[in-house]
Amino acid sequence: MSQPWGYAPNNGPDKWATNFPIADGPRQSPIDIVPGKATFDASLKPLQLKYDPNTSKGILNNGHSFQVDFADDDDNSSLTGGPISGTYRLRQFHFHWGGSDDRGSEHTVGGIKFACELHLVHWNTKYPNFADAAGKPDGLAVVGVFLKIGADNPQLQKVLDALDSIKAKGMQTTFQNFDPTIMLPGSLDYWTYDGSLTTPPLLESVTWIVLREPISVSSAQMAKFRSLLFTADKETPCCMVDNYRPPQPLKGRKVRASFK
Ligand SMILES: COc1ccc([C@H]2OC(=S)NC2=O)c(OC)c1
Ligand SMILES: [Zn+2]
Repeated sequence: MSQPWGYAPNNGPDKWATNFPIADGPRQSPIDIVPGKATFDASLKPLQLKYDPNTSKGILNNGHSFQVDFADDDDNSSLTGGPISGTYRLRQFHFHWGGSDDRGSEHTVGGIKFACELHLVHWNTKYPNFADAAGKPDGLAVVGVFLKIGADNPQLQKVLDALDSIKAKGMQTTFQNFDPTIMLPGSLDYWTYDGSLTTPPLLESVTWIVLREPISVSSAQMAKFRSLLFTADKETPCCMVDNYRPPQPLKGRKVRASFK
């Protein structure tokens, strides 16, 4: 059986192309966003994010990150507007972070790394379900939000408090009545480009929507993220840190900005 992928020297991002050759494809993510090279596009619409807290279901340690899953059998939690056409339903959100506060985001801005990056994953309702959409060039839309070290962020606390219940890979618990809107910054200005999932299978199906304004997170709160384990119970514990892919070649892609 092929070695499972991860973030260690023997199975990390530099090794993924062996089992997933698309890793060297034309629209891989993340990227370094260079603000001065992004083009303002007046045709880009404002993002419309409508999230119903009743759709949040549970929180899971999946061995690569942790994710909060949402009921996606109707449009109650969905994304419209922005660079997309139609309606994309919220499937889940998760984070990527570093082993110290100086790294952890997947996207970078002018080479600057943030401590953490939130991904809100949505799928195009022109397709029957997430799995089908994930294989289509316009199948997914991911909203990326940077977390910058600063003041403690009370809006993250419900998520962080749940992490004690999902310390090891495969652990999950209910996570209800949560509205991801509370984690968003005041401005929904964004950059957008065509890209991919940032973990295997690295499918090139993502319209990326990366918010310019970061939200805050304290060093103490980041320590809570780092208390999770990549490993399952009874395995030799390995702290869940540095679960981010570094920026990939732009390969001629254009990055557009919704703001001047
Ligand atoms: C809902 O299913 C997902 C969600 C996200 C990913 C990865 O792609 C991005 S973006 N972040 C990741 O961790 C994924 O990869 C298979 C599957
Ligand atoms: Zn992600």
